[in-house]
Order: sequence, then structure tokens, then C-alpha cells
Amino acid sequence: MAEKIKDAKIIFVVGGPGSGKGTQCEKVVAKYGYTHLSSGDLLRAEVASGSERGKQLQAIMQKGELVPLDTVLDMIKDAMIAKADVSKGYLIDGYPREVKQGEEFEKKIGAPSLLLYIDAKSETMVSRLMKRGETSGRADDNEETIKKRLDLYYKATEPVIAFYEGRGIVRKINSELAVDDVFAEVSKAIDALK
Ligand SMILES: Nc1ncnc2c1ncn2[C@H]1C[C@H](O)[C@@H](COP(=O)(O)OP(=O)(O)O)O1
Ligand SMILES: [Mg+2]
Repeated sequence: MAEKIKDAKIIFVVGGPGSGKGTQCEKVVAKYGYTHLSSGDLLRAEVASGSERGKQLQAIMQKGELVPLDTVLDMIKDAMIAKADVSKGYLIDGYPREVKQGEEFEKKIGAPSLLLYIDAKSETMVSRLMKRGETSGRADDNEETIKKRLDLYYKATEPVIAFYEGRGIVRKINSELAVDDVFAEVSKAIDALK
């Protein structure tokens, strides 16, 4: 199955909610022709479709909890295959959220060449999300859910970073800087892949 996407580079983009993953991924798409797959966006699209699965997902996401592993992984895999012919590589944004998700991804799809760790302070993430919440229409961009998402992020995702650090593929990016300065660092990490 993963045959078609075997030669494309896979980049995991990891960071807390509001750290700037989506913002940086958009810029990578424009410059490098990668395909951006945000697990959150895929899930929100399912919710928006109004399907039965979407309704179940909505209840989970509204509480700030993690969606079952197989659901997310299947959606990512389908989206990757759909883009296999045109994609120079893949940015997997917001996944893996926990070590087990990373292990399953590698079993079913392939190994990442790089993990971009988009790092911002907790206060920075909260204030960016509160601001985004004014216009995003996202049910989880509110103060109470933001706090839960941050707690969960630190608990579940930091071990993910440690896991891939052991393999030497983590590049930590300071996302406190202005968007273009952050992107300069991101670009360096991607250029170093070739
Ligand atoms: N370097 C930066 N400086 C200032 N604001 C930034 C920033 N990167 C992103 N933002 C803004 C854009 C969004 O309104 C908000 C969250 O960014 P995002 O890209 O949606 O984050 P994520 O996808 O990690 O949740 O912060
Ligand atoms: Mg995002």
C-alpha cells in the first residue's frame, strides 16, 4: 500500500496548539511543493461533512481530547495516497500526538526523515490561540479548552520529541520570532535534507 509514497520525504511537524505549525506549513507548501496534511484539519473536515463519524469526532474534539488512533491514521493515509503522484513530500502536521501514534504511522506508512519541533512558550501559545479564536470559528479555541489542550500536549507530545531525538532527526525551531524569521530556520532544516 505505502508503495506509491515510498520515495517521498515525510516530515513530522510537532508543537503545541498555537505554536505556529499551520502557519509554517503553508509557507513550506509554497516554497517546496510539499503536501500539507493537518490531522486537525482532516478531522474538522469530517465533522463539517455532518457524517455519523463526524458527530462522534466533534464530541471528542470539543472536550480537547485525542481522537482514536486508527481513525486519524486512516485519514492521513488516504490523504497521502490521494496526493502521491504530485507530492514532493509530506508535512504531517499535528501528528504524532503520542509515541504510539508515531510507531503506528511507521508500521503502516513509512519513516519520517525529519521532525520539526515548532517551539513557543506556553503564554505565547495561549495568547495566539485566544486571538485566533476571535475569527477561527474553532470550537476548541476558547480559554478552558486551550488549557486542556496545552496540558495534554506537554504530557503526551514531549515524549514524542524525546523518542525521535534518540534517532537524531529532531530540529527545534524557535517560534517566538516573527513568522518569516521562523521560516528561515524551517527552510534551513529542510534544505539540509537534500
Ligand atoms: N511566528 C508567529 N508570530 C506571531 N503570530 C503567529 C506566529 N505563528 C503563528 N502565529 C499566529 C497565527 C495564528 O493566528 C495563531 C496560531 O498559529 P497556527 O499556525 O494556527 O498554529 P498551530 O497550527 O500550531 O495551532 O498564531
Ligand atoms: Mg494547526
